[in-house]
Amino acid sequence: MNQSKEQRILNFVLQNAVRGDPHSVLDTIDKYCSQKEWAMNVGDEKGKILDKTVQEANPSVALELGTYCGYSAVRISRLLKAGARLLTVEFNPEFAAIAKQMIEFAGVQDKVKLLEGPSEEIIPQLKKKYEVDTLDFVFLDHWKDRYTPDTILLQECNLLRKGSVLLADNIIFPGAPDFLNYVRKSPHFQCTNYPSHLEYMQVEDAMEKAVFLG
Ligand SMILES: CNc1ncnc2c1ncn2[C@@H]1O[C@H](/C=C/CNC(=O)c2cc(-c3ccc(F)cc3)cc(O)c2O)[C@@H](O)[C@H]1O
Ligand SMILES: [Mg+2]
Repeated sequence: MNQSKEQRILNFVLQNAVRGDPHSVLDTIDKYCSQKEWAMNVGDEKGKILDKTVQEANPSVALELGTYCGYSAVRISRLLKAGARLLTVEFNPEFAAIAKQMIEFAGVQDKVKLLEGPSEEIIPQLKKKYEVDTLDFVFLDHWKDRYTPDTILLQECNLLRKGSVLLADNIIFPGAPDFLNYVRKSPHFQCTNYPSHLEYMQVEDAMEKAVFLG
């Protein structure tokens, strides 16, 4: 049975990156995906916007929807202060297994908890099962048509507090038009757009930050 692209990305990291060095893991994934096989990691250009937003928010508890290979889980968790944690949600078992190995190789496993399952099932469990009070930061990078329902679900589950920061990938490409509409029209969010480019391509893309106003 031949390997998946995601397995090839992980193998390239295991063979070429420095164990315990998150930066080298990110660089190695970016090198592979820009030179060998494109993959839907947030990438370095949008990754720098993610970095700044995380540093500004300085979250104690962060949530990521759509782990995929773990690139942004490594990217986010490398910036977290001592004692802070990232919960990352992934429902594809093959991707979850790849991401788990990627996170461990990068040495950030103590800061990251990978929750395997669909976001719509996991979000309602965050308070009781995962001892979350409220979320300081949420990175949305899963199916684009799920950004809005999951944002509504986060509010319904009382997981957002005044100042909680949502950051959404792919606002232009593939696009998340209903999410953009929803947060920009809502009186409960203060929105900021960050123009950028699609990972590893010269195609326009953007990220949207939506700060919950309570
Ligand atoms: C719905 N609830 C869910 N709960 C848990 N995990 C979920 C999930 N939905 C999706 N996932 C997982 O998130 C990941 C999905 C991400 C979807 N992302 C995209 O489609 C995407 C797609 C592109 C893209 C861009 C250009 C192009 F030509 C083709 C694709 C670029 C991106 O940056 C993207 O993020 C997978 O690992 C999937 O298994
Ligand atoms: Mg994306």
